[in-house]
Amino acid sequence: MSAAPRDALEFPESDRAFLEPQLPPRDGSTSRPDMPFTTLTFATSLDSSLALSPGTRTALSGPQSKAMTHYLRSRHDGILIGVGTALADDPGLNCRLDGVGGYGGEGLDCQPRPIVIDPTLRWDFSDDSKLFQLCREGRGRGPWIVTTVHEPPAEKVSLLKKYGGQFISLNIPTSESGTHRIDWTQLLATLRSNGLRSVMIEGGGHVINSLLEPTYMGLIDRVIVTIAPTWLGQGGVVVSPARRFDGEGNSMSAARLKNVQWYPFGEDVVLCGQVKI
Ligand SMILES: NC(=O)C1=CN([C@@H]2O[C@H](COP(=O)(O)OP(=O)(O)OC[C@H]3O[C@@H](n4cnc5c(N)ncnc54)[C@H](O)[C@@H]3O)[C@@H](O)[C@H]2O)C=CC1
Ligand SMILES: Nc1nc(O)c(N)c(N[C@@H]2O[C@H](COP(=O)(O)O)[C@@H](O)[C@H]2O)n1
Repeated sequence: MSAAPRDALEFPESDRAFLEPQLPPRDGSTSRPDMPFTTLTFATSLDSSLALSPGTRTALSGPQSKAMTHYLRSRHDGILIGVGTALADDPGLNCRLDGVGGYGGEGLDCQPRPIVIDPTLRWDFSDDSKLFQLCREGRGRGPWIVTTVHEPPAEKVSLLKKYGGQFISLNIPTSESGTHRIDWTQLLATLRSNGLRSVMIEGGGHVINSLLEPTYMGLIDRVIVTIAPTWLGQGGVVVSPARRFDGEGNSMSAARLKNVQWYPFGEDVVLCGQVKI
């Protein structure tokens, strides 16, 4: 067992009980055997912003809700982000909770697998990227990168392989505007067939807004949102899915939660619920 580093986070037992009904079952079971338990989770400002601007890393969670997010990381097999987030944040995407692998625990116990959606391979990762530093220190797993590119550059393939990561090539159709649109059903089924029983999807804005489209929102088992008591102001990266319309063409809300629970955490509040279909 390794010693916990000084930046290890604590999430007290007393705070864990309320979250249990929101989390993937400990036995790995899912309501759909071919799909992972899927949690959509992020931190937002009062004006629904994830960050000050697309290229900026913005701290919203306070210490208690940050520790809660790391507890969520310890309870999921995978943690998924879009390439915009990888480029903006150079994230660690590991779990820094006291007692998990690399933070006082054995091996990589309870460390989630990072997954980056990068259709055209924009993320020019290297040995210096935070994620790989953590792999070298035995504090995180190598990432899986989901792409449309069928033959990624050999040096990137071997760098990923060195850290136990891989490219996953999917056929993602290109729209007329030249952008790619993931079929979330196909992607989540692929992650399940690669052994992941649960996945938490953290962002950023494009990822969240596309997952909240009517076609895909039924794939989300739980939504867990940290709301920080701040307005980031105009120009931020906003969670605001496309509007829906009823049969007569009238506007409806884009999505709504049911079975809602609210928990105060320090100065933040954490909202848990299920998407109402
Ligand atoms: N507060 C929070 O909890 C979080 C904040 N962020 C912030 O969000 C910002 C990044 O957000 P965005 O710019 O919206 O980038 P993003 O992380 O959503 O990535 C966008 C890119 O990912 C790919 N992508 C995303 N959804 C796709 C889909 N459905 N089909 C195909 N490809 C898809 C595309 O290449 C797209 O350009 C950063 O500033 C980051 O710090 C990110 C995660 C969580
Ligand atoms: N829960 C939460 N609160 C915030 O205030 C945030 N900015 C984020 N961002 C997400 O966490 C990733 C950073 O992870 P590491 O600390 O580097 O491990 C970032 O990339 C976003 O996905 N989340």
